[in-house]
Amino acid sequence: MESLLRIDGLEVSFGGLSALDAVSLSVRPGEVLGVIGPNGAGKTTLFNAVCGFVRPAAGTLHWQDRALPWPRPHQLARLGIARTLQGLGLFPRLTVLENVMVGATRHARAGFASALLGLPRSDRDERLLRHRSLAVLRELGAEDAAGRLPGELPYGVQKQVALARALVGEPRLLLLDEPASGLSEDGMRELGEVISGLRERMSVILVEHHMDLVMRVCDRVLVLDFGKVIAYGTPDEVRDDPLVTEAYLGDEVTEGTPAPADTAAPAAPGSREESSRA
Ligand SMILES: Nc1ncnc2c1ncn2[C@@H]1O[C@H](COP(=O)(O)OP(=O)(O)OP(=O)(O)O)[C@@H](O)[C@H]1O
Repeated sequence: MESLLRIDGLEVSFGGLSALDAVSLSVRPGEVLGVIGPNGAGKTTLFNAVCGFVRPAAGTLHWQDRALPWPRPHQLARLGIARTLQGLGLFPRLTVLENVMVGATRHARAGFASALLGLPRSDRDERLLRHRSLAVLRELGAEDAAGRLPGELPYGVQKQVALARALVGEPRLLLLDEPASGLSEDGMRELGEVISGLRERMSVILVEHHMDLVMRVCDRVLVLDFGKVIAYGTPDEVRDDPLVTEAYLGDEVTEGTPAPADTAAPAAPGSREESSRA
C-alpha cells in the first residue's frame, strides 16, 4: 500500500469564502503528517472534510489506494479513522474508564454502547473492552484515573483520556487536533513520545500550533495558508521555506517557539488573523 489516505484537489467553501483550495496530500502507513498554518488557514476544515462534517465542493479521496466517496461520520470507525477534538469532548458523568470504553465501539459487537441503550450485551465483550481500555490508559500513564470523573482531574490527564478514547478502537488513522494545547512542557514531551510510538500501529495527522512538537515528531509537514498548500516536505525543508516564515507574519519559525497564532491575543483590527476571518 503506497498511501493509507490520499486526497487530491480538495475544495471547501463557506458562502463566498474559499476555506480549502486545491489541497492535495497523502499519508503513508506509519507516517506522522503535521498540518500547520496560521489561524483560519483551513486546518480544522481539512479534518472536517475527512470526517464528513463538511461536504467538499470538489476533490477525491483514496483510502488504502482505493477511491472512496467522502466518508460520513458514522462510517469513520468502520474505516478505522479516529479523531480527537480541540475541546476534550468527555462525558462529565461517566468515569474515565467508561469514557474510554465508549470510544471502542469499532471492536465491541455488543457491550458498553449497547448497555447504554439498554440492549442485550455480551459479558465477554464488555470484559474485553474493559481490559483493552485499561491497557490503553496504562500505556498513556493514566490508569490511576480510571475510576475518577473527568472533572476531578488536571487538564493534562483529561487530554490523555481523550487520546485514550481515540486509541482504544485501534484506528488505522488518528487525527489529532491541537493535542498539545494547555499542556505543560513535561506533558508536551510525553505527548511527543506517545505520538512517535504510535507509528508502529497507525498513521497520524497532527494539527498543532506548537512548532517544536511538530518539528520533533512529524515525518512530513504540510503548511496551509488561506486554504492553499504553501509548503509540503520534511520538517527541515518546511522550516527553511521562506513562504512559511512569511505566512507566520514574518516571525521566525524556530524550534521551541510556538507559532504566533498560538500565543496571539484576540486579533487586532486589520491584522492578518482578522482579515482571514472576515
Ligand atoms: N462552518 C463554517 N462556516 C463559515 N466559515 C467557516 C466555517 N468553518 C470554518 N470557516 C472559515 O473557514 C476558514 C478556515 O477555518 P478553519 O477553522 O479550518 O481554520 P484553522 O486553520 O483550523 O484555524 P485555527 O488555527 O484558528 O483553528 C476560516 O476563514 C473560517 O472562518
